[in-house]
Amino acid sequence: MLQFKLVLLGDSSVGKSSIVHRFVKDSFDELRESTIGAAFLAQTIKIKDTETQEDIDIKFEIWDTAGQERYKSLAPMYYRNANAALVVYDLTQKNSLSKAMSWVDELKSKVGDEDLVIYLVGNKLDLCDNVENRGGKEQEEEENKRVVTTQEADSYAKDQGLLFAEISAKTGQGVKEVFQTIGEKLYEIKKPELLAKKNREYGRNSSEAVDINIQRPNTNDPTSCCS
Ligand SMILES: Nc1nc2c(ncn2[C@@H]2O[C@H](COP(=O)(O)OP(=O)(O)OP(=O)(O)O)[C@@H](O)[C@H]2O)c(=O)[nH]1
Repeated sequence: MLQFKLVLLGDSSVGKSSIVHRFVKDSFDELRESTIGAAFLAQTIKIKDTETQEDIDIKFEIWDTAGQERYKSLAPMYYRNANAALVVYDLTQKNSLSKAMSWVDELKSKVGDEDLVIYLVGNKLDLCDNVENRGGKEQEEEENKRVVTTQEADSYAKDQGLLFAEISAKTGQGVKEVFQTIGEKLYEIKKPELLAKKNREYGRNSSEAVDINIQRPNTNDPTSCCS
């Protein structure tokens, strides 16, 4: 089992806790209370090694931080040593994207982007113009609350080298896929290190085996095969 530390960052009310609860408990609460400090949850998923088709268990240790400004100074405690960060904004709140961008800047300057997988996530897709969750066109025009375009966030993410997705914690659309992609990405990054470790262990074990063979020949021992 591989373990990875994951942190969620983003403005208050963008839906960080709702995303985590959808992922871990497959539930949604319209009246979720704002997080105080931070919350911790864990969840294990399976991914496949694309070469060997072997199932790999990945355990995520998830730190859901509080988005309210008064808790901002606590964030470094949670993103330090993180393997991945979900930087969340609300597709219906323009300011939340600027806030997400400033989290990305902070992560890049404090953690370094080669050590961290950063996923930019636009939440509340159910309130937007995605046809999958819509009935007729009239309803779509009436209820579309989107203020951040896909193109705007996507080109920012590409520019910054971030993964990017639009999801809904309410309907669950895209949520599992985000965590699955993070798991696959982290495994891909970790795999050379795991292989090197395996090889080192194999080398150690095989040299022990060689040592034993070298000591074994004993000309006085009639059971010795190799004298
Ligand atoms: N329509 C809709 N509402 C959502 C979605 N995700 C979250 N919400 C609602 O948005 C509000 C805030 O959600 P939270 O998950 O508490 O947001 P948060 O980012 O954890 O907020 P803080 O704890 O203050 O940082 C709640 O009323 C949720 O029910 C979504 O995908 N669609």
